[in-house]
Amino acid sequence: MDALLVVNAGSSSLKFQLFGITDGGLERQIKGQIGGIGTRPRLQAKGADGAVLVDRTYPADKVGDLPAAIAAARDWLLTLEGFKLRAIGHRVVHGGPDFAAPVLIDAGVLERLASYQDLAPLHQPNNLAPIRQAMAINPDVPQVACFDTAFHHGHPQEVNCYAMPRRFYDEGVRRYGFHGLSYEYIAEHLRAVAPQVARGRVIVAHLGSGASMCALRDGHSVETTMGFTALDGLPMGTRPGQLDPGVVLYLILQRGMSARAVSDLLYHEAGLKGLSGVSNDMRDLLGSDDPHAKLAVDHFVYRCGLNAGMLAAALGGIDAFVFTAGVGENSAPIRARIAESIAWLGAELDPAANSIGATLISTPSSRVALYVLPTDEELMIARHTLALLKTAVA
Ligand SMILES: Nc1ncnc2c1ncn2[C@@H]1O[C@H](COP(=O)(O)OP(=O)(O)O)[C@@H](O)[C@H]1O
Ligand SMILES: CC(=O)OP(=O)(O)O
Ligand SMILES: [Mg+2]
Repeated sequence: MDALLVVNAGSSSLKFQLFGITDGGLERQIKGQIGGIGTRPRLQAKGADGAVLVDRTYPADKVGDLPAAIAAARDWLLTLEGFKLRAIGHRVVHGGPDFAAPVLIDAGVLERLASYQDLAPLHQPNNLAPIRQAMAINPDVPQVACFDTAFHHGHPQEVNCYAMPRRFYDEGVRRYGFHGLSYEYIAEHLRAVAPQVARGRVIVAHLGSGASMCALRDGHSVETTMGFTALDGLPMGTRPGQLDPGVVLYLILQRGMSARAVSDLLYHEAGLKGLSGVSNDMRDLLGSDDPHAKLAVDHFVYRCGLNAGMLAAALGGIDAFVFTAGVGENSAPIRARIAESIAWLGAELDPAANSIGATLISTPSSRVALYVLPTDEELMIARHTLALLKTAVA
């Protein structure tokens, strides 16, 4: 069977899907991930019928980082038979100022994407490594890069500029925003689930190991919480979210830290992990009775509410709020607390629907509809990849 492989390297997970390419389009054959990288690594994959194909746990130090996960996933994928690989679609987190849409990868594109590596050190190297590997092993298989930033492209300058001398904007220092493949999928999916709502003002909360929110009007991004890099906005597993740049100056000028040490601190040691001193994984924090774990969860929820208010201001009010990604899809207690923090906007949670993770979790009288919608960045990437290949051939 002709097949399309999709690779999505996040900050705590490596996700992959294999699609059959048929006359009718895409047919999912395998959906898998290695989650809990560095904490509780687990490789899981299911076939089209939902049958478990592999479920393997590893010691935390065996799959301690993304490169180790990429190697483990590749070893397993190479055992599959019956697929003729026709293309590979990749999530690439940073597309910089130039890439506003998916692109067929060649050596020149790869070089430009590598130049954004310092703007997304937690992701970009892990997004590009499998591209290089596949180029070396299967040079004839076309590869497509799909960007987290592309969905937010086209924000007016007053929205995506910083109040800095304009020369910095011109060289690319802008608020790009991320998680765009997830928001694009949710915007499309919401059109199918609730077409009327999808035409309105919607906040989507992508709460995973990386976390951000996006304000959608009629399915288009008008504002988002991340900026130049994926450090800004909400607190995350190991990233602080919004931070006074004065803190960075303090660390460098008064504490004598090197730029590299500050970067490591902000990408790897801050966020829920740094604040709690317990874990970057929300499951561990919710299960812990350490007061610092509670502080980290309280801070996360508080900042989610605050940022929701900011996006509601950008939209002039909201009609719906969508929870997605690892925490948003799976944690009823966190959803309940965030819903509470936006009660002033007219959100009223249905606790029973929330506890079972129903699609609609607000009461019939709620002025703001609350949804839980599982995201599917890989499907979005597969659709873009196939569309691009068709136009390339035509
Ligand atoms: N049942 C759960 N309760 C709370 N958090 C959860 C649950 N299941 C998963 N998570 C959180 O989801 C995160 C992973 O989300 P995901 O969107 O896959 O992240 P990423 O793509 O950034 O690696 C984990 O770090 C974990 O904290
Ligand atoms: C951009 C980003 O933070 O991605 P992830 O949530 O997959 O780590
Ligand atoms: Mg992710």
